Amino acid sequence: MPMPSVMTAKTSVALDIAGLTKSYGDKVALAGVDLQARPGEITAVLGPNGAGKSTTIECCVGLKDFDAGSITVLGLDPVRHRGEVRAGVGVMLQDGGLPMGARPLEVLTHMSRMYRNPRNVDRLAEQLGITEFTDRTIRRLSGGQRQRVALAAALIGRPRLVFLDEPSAGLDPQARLAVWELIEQLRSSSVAVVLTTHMMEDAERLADHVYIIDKGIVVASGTPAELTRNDEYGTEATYIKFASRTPVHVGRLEELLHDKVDPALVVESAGQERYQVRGPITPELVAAIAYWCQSNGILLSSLTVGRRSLEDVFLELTGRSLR
Ligand SMILES: Nc1ncnc2c1ncn2[C@@H]1O[C@H](COP(=O)(O)OP(=O)(O)OP(=O)(O)O)[C@@H](O)[C@H]1O
Repeated sequence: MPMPSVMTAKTSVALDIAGLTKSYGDKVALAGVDLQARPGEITAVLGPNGAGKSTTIECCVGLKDFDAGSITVLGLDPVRHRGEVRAGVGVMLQDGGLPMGARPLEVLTHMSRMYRNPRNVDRLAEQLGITEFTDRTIRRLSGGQRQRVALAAALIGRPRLVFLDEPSAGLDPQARLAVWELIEQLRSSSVAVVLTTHMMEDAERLADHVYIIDKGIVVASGTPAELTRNDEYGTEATYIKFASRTPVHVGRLEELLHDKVDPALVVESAGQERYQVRGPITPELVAAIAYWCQSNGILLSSLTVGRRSLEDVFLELTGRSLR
């Protein structure tokens, strides 16, 4: 029987998950997840806490068994071809799994020896700012510093597919930028990057494909542009967000707006004096809201006009905020 080989660059799908289900006792964590990731693309998996993101990744890298469905990694079955798959896949999990008593460069050098064509340890350490704390053991590093070492460890073997579970969580802005630059470089060199994140703006700006998972199923997927497009209103501004010092009578404002635009929906963030008007936004509508507030003695503290963001879509779909 011919030896299986890790996919060639021409293979269009690096990761193919179909109908993945998994329960922990009575608790259904994954209820039929379908997800694909391609080389040269950043695939972001978004979802509220407990949605099933980490479980999905852990099943893909063989750390967890699953109940039903299929996973193909680099064209191979990750259970039957564990060795081949491991050589081509990099993983950074939330709890790191780094040896606490070792120093960062020792860990990376040790790991690099396991691969045929590893990255240069010093260069990678430099790129992620690890050289600033090489004298300390992993135990003595801050959360963000450990995070960077874990990312370097995931990338040291030049994987074709990387799984990064919240790679930018807990990082200061400078480190976050460095991490995203590195992730973009991976994309440029045809690596398939699968990452989870709670940073919606990062995902919207940098991901090629987004999956939103809630309660163990994919509730939406597409490019950020596809997900944030508002077919009903076109791509022009689709909302006005405003905040006021005193509460607004939503019903009365809606009555006023219905004369101007149809449909106009006024949404209130519970108890926060923050409102959102959805619909095709025109200069006349902005002026009408400001004028109505003035007439009712309501002082606006902010008013912005924009297109809906990935975070707005996320909220609409899951009814929850990521932060
Ligand atoms: N070992 C376990 N035993 C029992 N339940 C578990 C276990 N691991 C995860 N779960 C449950 O499975 C569900 C999915 O968890 P998972 O960690 O995959 O979510 P997540 O989307 O990664 O969340 P987060 O954003 O908080 O990291 C949650 O309800 C969680 O409580």
